[in-house]
Amino acid sequence: LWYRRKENAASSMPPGPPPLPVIGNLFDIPRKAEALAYSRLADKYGNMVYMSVLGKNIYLVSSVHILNDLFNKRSANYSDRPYSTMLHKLMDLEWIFAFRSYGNVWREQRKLFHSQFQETVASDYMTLQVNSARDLARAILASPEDLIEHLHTHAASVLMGMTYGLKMTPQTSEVVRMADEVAMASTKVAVPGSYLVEFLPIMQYIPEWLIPGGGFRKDARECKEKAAMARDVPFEAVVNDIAKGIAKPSFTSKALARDSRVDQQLIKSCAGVAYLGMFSFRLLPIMVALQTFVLAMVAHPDVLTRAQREADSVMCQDRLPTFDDRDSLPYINGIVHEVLRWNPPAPFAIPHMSVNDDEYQGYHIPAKSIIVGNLWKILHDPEVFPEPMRFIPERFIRGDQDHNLEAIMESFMAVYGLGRRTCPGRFVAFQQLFITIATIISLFDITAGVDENGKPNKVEPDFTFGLVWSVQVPPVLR
Ligand code: HEM
Repeated sequence: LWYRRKENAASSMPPGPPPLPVIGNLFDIPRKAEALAYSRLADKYGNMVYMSVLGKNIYLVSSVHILNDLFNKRSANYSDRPYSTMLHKLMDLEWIFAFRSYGNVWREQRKLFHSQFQETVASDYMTLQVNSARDLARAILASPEDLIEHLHTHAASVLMGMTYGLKMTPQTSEVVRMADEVAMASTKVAVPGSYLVEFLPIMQYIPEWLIPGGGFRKDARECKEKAAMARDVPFEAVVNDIAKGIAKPSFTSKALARDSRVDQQLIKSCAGVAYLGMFSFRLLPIMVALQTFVLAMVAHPDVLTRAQREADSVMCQDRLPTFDDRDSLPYINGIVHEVLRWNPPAPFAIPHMSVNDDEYQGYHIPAKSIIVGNLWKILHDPEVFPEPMRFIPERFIRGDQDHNLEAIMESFMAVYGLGRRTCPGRFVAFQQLFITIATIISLFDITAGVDENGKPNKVEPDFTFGLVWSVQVPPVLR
């Protein structure tokens, strides 16, 4: 009987690559060029691919409709996060609610976060975002060769300003450095097989001094210390500034002033999420998007020329863009959407976990299955986005009747994830990208430069996903 039950359960699993004994599909989980590898899996096995890695069930979903059915329509069952001994226990990062399991504590944190970043209050951050975009332009003008560095500082400083009202100083730069390191450490955890303790939790009780070099226990301790510092130092600075009466308006100062009943630990960890949680996507998504924008402009000079013409017709080369210009700059708006679609900053979102056993379209989904949204594939579906590897901002501009903008936007919104876990920072993020991209377009020409013989460099877009995300491009901004 037992044998037959197992056989039945196995036959109702979605298709997927054949597993090896014990380790299952461990070697089918890509470690580099994940977007292409996961796309190939979807091409071969369909929009719901099943893999089993060391006893964990993994479902790779490459359809916005299936994600919608699971994460929205069955959200009570699919809004949990997978548990990781390394991340939750040893690194002690459960206070970052992006990683927290679904339940009342998550709900409370998310509510507070949402209250300060929802659409109706996102405009509170506009002045800061405009000023930061102009600071970035000045920095690029001074040393265009340090572009990547400037983009990183820009992305970090806007978050630091929104969350704490603090400027970049040697002390806050140190916090950013710590956060970068926490990002690298937590990214390593996300790669299955990096840490044996994930599969043998008993190993968590091995003391650090017993492991040569400290091993996973040392990695976990260092990450825990850095994350606590990155969370506590800026928060204490705001509390001190409030006491002195010099605190700038920010998520933290507003939350502390608004409701004295909300406990400080909750505000501190929510602020830490706004800032540090962003690093859970390997690198700041805003920075990834801005790098992608530069690459897109270098690879598609015609798009930049058209965007500059639009900018000149509105600002008349007389002033810099503001948020009041948004409706008059549809093509630049299209560029921002296309940047996020062409190279989504979080191509596989953050995995969800099912709570109870479920059946979907005849397939069995056991409790505690990990559901990975293949956002890259969804955003490169040729049915919705013809010629998906081409950068075409017009996709997002209302055009003729054949152009189904509603369907396009439905798929596009997957870039922020779906359901109860959907990105709560999406309004401020889009705002920031709009003003920064519009400012750069109205001020700079962006080219690939010339080689030693004076010939224009050729640019082949190359997206690299791995421990460090990068766009291989040698841009010149003038
Ligand atoms: C364009 C930039 C951004 C993109 C593309 C993006 C995308 C995403 C995605 C795909 C998820 C996972 C959703 C899921 O689990 O289904 C997510 C979660 C999250 N994002 Fe963003 N994000 C961006 C910027 C931001 C910013 C600027 C903030 C903070 C101000 C933020 C805060 C969060 C938080 C806190 C979560 C976890 C939500 C939860 O678990 O309940 N994001 N984001």
